[in-house]
Amino acid sequence: MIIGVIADDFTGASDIANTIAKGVEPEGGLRTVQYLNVPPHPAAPDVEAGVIALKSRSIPAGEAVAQSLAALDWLLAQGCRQIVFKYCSTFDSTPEGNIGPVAEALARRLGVLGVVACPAFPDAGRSVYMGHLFVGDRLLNDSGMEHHPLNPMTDPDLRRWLTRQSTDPVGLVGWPVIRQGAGATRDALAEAAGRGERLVIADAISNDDLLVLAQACAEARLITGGSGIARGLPRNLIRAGLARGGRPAVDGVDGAEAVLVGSCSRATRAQIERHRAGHPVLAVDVDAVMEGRLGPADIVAFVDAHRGAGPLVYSSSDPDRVAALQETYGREPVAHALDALFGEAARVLVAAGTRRIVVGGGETSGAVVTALGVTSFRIGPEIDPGVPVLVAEDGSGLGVALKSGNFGGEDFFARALDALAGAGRVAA
Ligand SMILES: Nc1ncnc2c1ncn2[C@@H]1O[C@H](COP(=O)(O)OP(=O)(O)O)[C@@H](O)[C@H]1O
Ligand SMILES: O=C(O)[C@@H](O)C(=O)COP(=O)(O)O
Repeated sequence: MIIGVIADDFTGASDIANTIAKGVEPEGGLRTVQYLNVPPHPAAPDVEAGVIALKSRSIPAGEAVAQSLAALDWLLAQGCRQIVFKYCSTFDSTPEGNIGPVAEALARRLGVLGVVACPAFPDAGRSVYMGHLFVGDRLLNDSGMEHHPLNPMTDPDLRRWLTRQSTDPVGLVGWPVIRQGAGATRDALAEAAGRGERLVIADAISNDDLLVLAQACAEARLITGGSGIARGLPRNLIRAGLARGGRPAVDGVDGAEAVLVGSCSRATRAQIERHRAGHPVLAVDVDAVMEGRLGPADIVAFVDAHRGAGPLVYSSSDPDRVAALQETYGREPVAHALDALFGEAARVLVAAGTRRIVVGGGETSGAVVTALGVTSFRIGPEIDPGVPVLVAEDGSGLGVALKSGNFGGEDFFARALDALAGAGRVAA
């Protein structure tokens, strides 16, 4: 294994695994495997990139640091020369963490300063200019992310936000430097390191900027960011003769299907409405869940009754309703109850033969895949930017798509079910 990634949630992990497996033309990408948590065994010898999916985005900072350092130890033991810490392209975090604490802990363990922090993902509309994060043409705090159920993003100034989470000073390499190319960017990062800046926000407004950053970081032991930061990393390794390059293929999956959605993002709510127009859809009554009147068996019964028609079950609500539910029951208890509900429903469905599962939401995906007990996935074709088909490595014939709340076109859910069914016939 040459390159190792520590991802702070499961959708984020499949996003960056997709980026690394695809790479950029003409070189292509790396042989990539996504692991769910730190594997208890060594990686297969042919794996070039290993992505460890943690569920560390919204847990106490100390626990996130401990899990990330354990992941680092495993990746270093597999021979990784470069480590990427992957977080969300909308920089999902709170004033306490977890991006700053984890990134600083990894940097200290590796003994490095001047570490890039860049969540930009232009293909999904996320760009960073002068240290400020935009989603499309809106600043982050005006993009809908200010209503996120777990980590409302209320400040678009990444340097200021990351400083609140960090102990060392945070630097900035702005776009005027990035546009001068990899040499100038490398020099600016070295200067930042000289000033004692451990983490350095780096601008990127286009895929070309991300390639410049990747080139500037070719020798860096640690890089942090969204999946975009990994665009140019396979090319560095392939050009250096350290990896072979090319495109992966996956085996097909087929069988009964279910779509489970816990994301409350604007994009996901529009995707649910689109799905409702042509497919059976069940809205989970969250009060009933909290009062113990609705459980996994109800979800399973609905999915079973609509097998073959693309059934979707969702708990998602608009920001006012989410706020009211959190007020009544508490933020964590609601999230925990819903994550557990979807996890257990998925476990029962798969045990009874469901083979295609599409999940909406990062935390929700973590809960579902953990409940399924799958330990690793191969990366298949891209469904939409940042969302690939994943096929379980254990030969169980299980295919999943883990959609970040904010990702995907309006007809994502139906297309994802089709893509899973066709996975074996499409080269990634
Ligand atoms: N109606 C709701 N009210 C409050 N919280 C909810 C509701 N529906 C889902 N949630 C919780 O909100 C969180 C959404 O996060 P996540 O699944 O990561 O979605 P996203 O990808 O949009 O961030 C989950 O923990 C989920 O259980
Ligand atoms: O970087 C991104 O936007 C995604 O890869 C990601 O991390 C998504 O997280 P969720 O929105 O919580 O699914």
